[in-house]
Amino acid sequence: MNKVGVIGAGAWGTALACAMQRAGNEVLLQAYEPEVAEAINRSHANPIYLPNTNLNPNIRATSDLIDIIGSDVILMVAPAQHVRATCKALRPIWKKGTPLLICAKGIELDSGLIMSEVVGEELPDVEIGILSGPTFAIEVANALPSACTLAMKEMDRAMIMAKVVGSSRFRIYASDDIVGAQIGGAVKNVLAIASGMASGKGFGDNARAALITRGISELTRLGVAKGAKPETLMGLSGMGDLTLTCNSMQSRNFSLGVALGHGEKLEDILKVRKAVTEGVFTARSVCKLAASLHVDMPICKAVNRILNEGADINEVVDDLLARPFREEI
Ligand SMILES: NC(=O)C1=CN([C@@H]2O[C@H](COP(=O)(O)OP(=O)(O)OC[C@H]3O[C@@H](n4cnc5c(N)ncnc54)[C@H](O)[C@@H]3O)[C@@H](O)[C@H]2O)C=CC1
Ligand SMILES: O=C(CO)COP(=O)(O)O
Repeated sequence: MNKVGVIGAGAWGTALACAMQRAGNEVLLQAYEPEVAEAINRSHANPIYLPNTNLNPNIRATSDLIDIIGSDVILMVAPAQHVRATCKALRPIWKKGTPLLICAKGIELDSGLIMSEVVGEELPDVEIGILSGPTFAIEVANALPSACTLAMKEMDRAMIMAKVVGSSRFRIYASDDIVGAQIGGAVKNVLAIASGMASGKGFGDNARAALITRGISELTRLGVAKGAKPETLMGLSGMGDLTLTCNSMQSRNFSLGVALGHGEKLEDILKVRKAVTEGVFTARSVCKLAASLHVDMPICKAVNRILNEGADINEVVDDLLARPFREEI
């Protein structure tokens, strides 16, 4: 039995704790809010972030990061914009040789760095893995069948780690492309907002299919420029997650887009949400990253104009549709 530490007891950290426990591991879940840790230990539930789900009593929680140290493997499931601060707090207590699997999906604001780069700056020499795929938390928590990519620099290490975290209901496909495994998960959140807006505006199924397909093109251009393998972007962490998120009201990013398409204001939507909507942040940072790599990402740019530059949805859509025709590939 391995000891698995999970940092971040939001919906996804809690669901991953369930999956790790089912895979036969001893699990300790670290919650940022002490009351979340208390609820998990007292009532075996996380009513704030994953309501209506009973947790196995063997899943224990803490709010103290130091308790996680000593785990055989640690999963980083804080939201992307909090990963740097969390790593800074871990640095003085980190136990050398512990692999860290990054499960957050996003690109850092300001720096435009992907999560492995952020972690690499704050915890130099740490062995990094990326766990990413089409996985809504509630379905994983309820043991519905899911699959995702686990990428590490060395394929044999990814295979070893897959045996630690995987199970029949949480199937792992190993990869050695840590860049590729991050780009899909980060960019699909922005594209899901676009897809939600199209739905909210009543643009129909054709428009959504076009957005998803041109979205994968955008995401692939960025990934390849950043050093990813194109086939990773066609896999679970890329096309798989994009398809899931762009088609479901379970997605916080898609549903935010729908609300915007209905004419709601961004600040009003965010005011009543406790859950993180990563695409709101990544819309800005992905444009910065794309500009630095000279990659054209018209859909992400359009989302960023609406979210962060106060542009009107109708005008942005007209601009997108009026672009000159081009070759498909
Ligand atoms: N929910 C899902 O279905 C999935 C989420 N993810 C990714 O997992 C990451 C975490 O998302 P969720 O667990 O869904 O979050 P959530 O929206 O359920 O909860 C918010 C999380 O943010 C934490 N938080 C708030 N302020 C913080 C701070 N200052 N420092 C550190 N943590 C703070 C809270 O403790 C909580 O864990 C995101 O990057 C998300 O894209 C990935 C796959 C599936
Ligand atoms: O990443 C996810 C599913 O794979 C969750 O998507 P949302 O954050 O949009 O809910």
